[in-house]
Amino acid sequence: MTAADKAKIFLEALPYVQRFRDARFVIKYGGAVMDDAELVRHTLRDVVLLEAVGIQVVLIHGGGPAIGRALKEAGISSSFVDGLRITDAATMQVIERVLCGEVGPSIVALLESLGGRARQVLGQRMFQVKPFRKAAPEEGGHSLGFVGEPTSVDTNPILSLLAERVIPVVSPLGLGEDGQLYNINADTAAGCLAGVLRAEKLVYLTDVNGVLRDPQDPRSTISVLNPKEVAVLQERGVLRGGMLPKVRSALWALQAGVGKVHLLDGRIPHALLLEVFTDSGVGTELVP
Ligand SMILES: Nc1ncnc2c1ncn2[C@@H]1O[C@H](COP(=O)(O)OP(=O)(O)O)[C@@H](O)[C@H]1O
Ligand SMILES: CC(=O)N[C@@H](CCC(=O)OP(=O)(O)O)C(=O)O
Repeated sequence: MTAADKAKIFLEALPYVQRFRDARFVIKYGGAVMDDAELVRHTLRDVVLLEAVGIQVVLIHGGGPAIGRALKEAGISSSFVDGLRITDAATMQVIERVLCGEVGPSIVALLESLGGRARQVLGQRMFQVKPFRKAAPEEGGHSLGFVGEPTSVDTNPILSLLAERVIPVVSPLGLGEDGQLYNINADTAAGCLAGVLRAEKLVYLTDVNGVLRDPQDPRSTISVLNPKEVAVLQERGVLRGGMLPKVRSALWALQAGVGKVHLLDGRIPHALLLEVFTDSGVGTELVP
């Protein structure tokens, strides 16, 4: 590549850099794409770059697979309802240790080693929650234990970090009215946070290339999806497991005024940069 080619690439990014200077992006970093160390470095370097060109990046992490491994080591069995982990007291202890004590701090350390400035924000300092119920108890709906649904968000810890040009790295836990710690699905927390922060973009980085029309066929990505089409897919049972909280929280965020919501394949190196700085439509865009 010649020097002129390199300069051309920089210049092609100029309109996007101009458009997104000072814009707020919430990036949900899924546990499903955190196990490959090289890939994690690529992704976090992209995050550092986004911040360096003036985008206000808020990172919110998951960690489902790491939690699963820790629970297994502790001899605790675990199950999910519609993508949400049923959480008893012992499970909650492990989740707090893994998300707040391991995953969050390791992301912060890596961002800093890559030249970024980052700080962990414990979700329990921001998210007030109520216990999540699948349906009303009189309709036979059951409690998922200590799974929380945000009722209010204190964005001050995030806003003050953004003002200091520090990347907030949010661990998705919440506090109940009773002072109890709750497990919030990271997608749910991301959608809620993006909505409350009125983010310009909400990006979910996960281990599939967006929403698939046929979950068995990795080439069946749906490029653009609106709430009506989501309802049809849900009725057909096409959206399962971890995709359910993603799509639900994405729709909620759009309703709350988030500009654009994208579901990207975090296994593709630099998927984030491609989405932000080029016209190449990767993954799925959810539209109002
Ligand atoms: N229609 C669908 N399209 C894409 N993925 C789907 C679909 N239905 C279910 N999934 C599942 O959702 C998973 C992503 O969610 P999850 O495992 O919770 O990842 P993350 O850790 O990124 O939140 C995919 O790996 C896939 O197995
Ligand atoms: C209630 C609930 O499901 N909480 C999630 C929190 C972590 C998470 O969401 O991690 P991913 O984004 O990697 O799936 C859990 O316990 O696994």
